[in-house]
Amino acid sequence: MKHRTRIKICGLTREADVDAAVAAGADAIGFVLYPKSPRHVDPARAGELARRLPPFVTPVLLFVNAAPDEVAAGVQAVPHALLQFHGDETTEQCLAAARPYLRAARMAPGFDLLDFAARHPEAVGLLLDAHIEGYGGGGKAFDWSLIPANVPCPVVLSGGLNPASVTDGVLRVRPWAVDVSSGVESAKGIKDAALMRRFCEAVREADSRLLD
Ligand SMILES: O=C(O)c1ccccc1NCC(=O)[C@H](O)[C@H](O)COP(=O)(O)O
Repeated sequence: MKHRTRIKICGLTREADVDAAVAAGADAIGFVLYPKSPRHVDPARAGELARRLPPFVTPVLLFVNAAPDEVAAGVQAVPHALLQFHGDETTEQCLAAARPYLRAARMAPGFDLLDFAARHPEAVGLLLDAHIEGYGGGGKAFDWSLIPANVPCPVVLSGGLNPASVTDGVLRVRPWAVDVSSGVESAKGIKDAALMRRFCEAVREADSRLLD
């Protein structure tokens, strides 16, 4: 059975970038509701941008150690969103919004991903990112050999991917999905349409090679 690797593009702030990401073939669009991020949008702005998405392209709301009322405000603005918890949230905190969610894991030598997965059994997927100061969106890759073979839920490969590296990432890790922010930007929060198109083409190139 052929696998179509899903593509999430994260950290969008502008209408034109949302439209270009959809045109490029993104399956999911991430909005960063973390006030310290240079890509931050507030819930109302995330709602405006998410309303541009056609059916079957999923809005994702990203939080870092947000208070319950902040998560609730995001969910109210984008009710059909998938949530992404990218900080130090416990399972109980992730479950409080009663919405499906991705849990980000900060990959580094010595990090026990299987133990982390066992502590987050309700996550619909684990997003594997590099461990960086500031939690995410740093454009830094991690050592993919740290990923165990038997992760018990869908893996979203993230961290420093770009059009030149993502084919290799898909072929080596075989994730359910890939996630990119910095690698398709001209500046933080400003996406480049040509880079998004090349990124999606590079994922499809990997998928076609997996058929061989
Ligand atoms: O984008 C941010 O500024 C950000 C801040 C804090 C936590 C997460 C953040 N972004 C997450 C992402 O955009 C991605 O899920 C992931 O970190 C990959 O980013 P990149 O390495 O830039 O491709």
